[in-house]
Amino acid sequence: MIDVSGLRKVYRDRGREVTAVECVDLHVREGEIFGVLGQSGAGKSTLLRCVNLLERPTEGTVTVAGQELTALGEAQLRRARQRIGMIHQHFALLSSRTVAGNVAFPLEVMGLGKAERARRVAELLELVGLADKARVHPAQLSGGQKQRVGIARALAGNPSVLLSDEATSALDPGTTQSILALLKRLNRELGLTILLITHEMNVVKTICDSVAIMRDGRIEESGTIPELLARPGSRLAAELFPLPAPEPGHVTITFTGQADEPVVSQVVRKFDVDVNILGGALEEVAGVSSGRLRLRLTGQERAAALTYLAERGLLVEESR
Ligand SMILES: Nc1ncnc2c1ncn2[C@@H]1O[C@H](COP(=O)(O)OP(=O)(O)OP(=O)(O)O)[C@@H](O)[C@H]1O
Repeated sequence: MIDVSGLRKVYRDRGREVTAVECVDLHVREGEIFGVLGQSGAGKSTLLRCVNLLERPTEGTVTVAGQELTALGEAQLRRARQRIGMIHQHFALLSSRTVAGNVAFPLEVMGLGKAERARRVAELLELVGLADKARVHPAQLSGGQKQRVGIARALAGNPSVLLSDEATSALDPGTTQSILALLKRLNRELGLTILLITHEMNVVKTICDSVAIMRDGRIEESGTIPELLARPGSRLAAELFPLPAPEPGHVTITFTGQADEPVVSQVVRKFDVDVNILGGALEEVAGVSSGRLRLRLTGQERAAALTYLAERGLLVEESR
């Protein structure tokens, strides 16, 4: 649904060059929620703004819903952007307009008549749970309600893709969860593909199907969450389940979905080994119980026990 290939963006700032994004390839499948995770300055906003060409890439191509945006002129691009919604960290609402007026704004730009606009605005406000706030101004709303208006406005043009620029970063934890639940519902009910950027692991583990980790303008690793958790040395796994630095001989096992199996007691019963649990973490990630355990495993049948764990589908990593 979104294909970014060989993306590079260099800003020229008072004679100085800043490379914000380099060598980025991204493939977001139709109907998935894809998160780009990274610290401040990693290049996430630049990447997102290159996807709808609010920033023109220095190099590379961007294709959304089969249309290569980087090949379009300004007029065609304006039309293509109507099919790509965007929501922002600080909501970007017009303070002089009511909630209904904010949602109607893109519909006016598209040239919809008054009656059709009113019908569509009512439908959109219903969708985001704000039907009773149509006539109030943004200043009278909570942060979560403001973001709901932003979401309704972003959906006005019936987009197939929604871009989210740190949409929950200005919200408290409870409101964050309710906005994430709304995004997940829209993803499921409307088949909306969502590309979001965030610095919060909580956002990734609550709603993302896939993730790319970005650092210094580059993507360090990307894939579906189960794929990344099953990959040796995964940074996502280490950040989701932080464990103390391992010592030589320590074993780290990562599981995705096998949390119900009593693997440690099985290993002790089946093999001549002793197991010390040195640390561990368990979380619901993308709807699946996942986690990591750090173990010290000693005894005659250590190697066979490790093979057994790997055969049960666990990722087994030994520190040297
Ligand atoms: N318009 C601009 N002109 C010059 N440099 C810029 C511009 N926009 C971003 N940069 C630089 O590009 C790099 C990446 O910035 P970007 O905002 O994309 O990162 P980010 O991961 O979104 O961080 P944040 O969450 O803090 O916005 C930074 O070094 C930043 O200073």
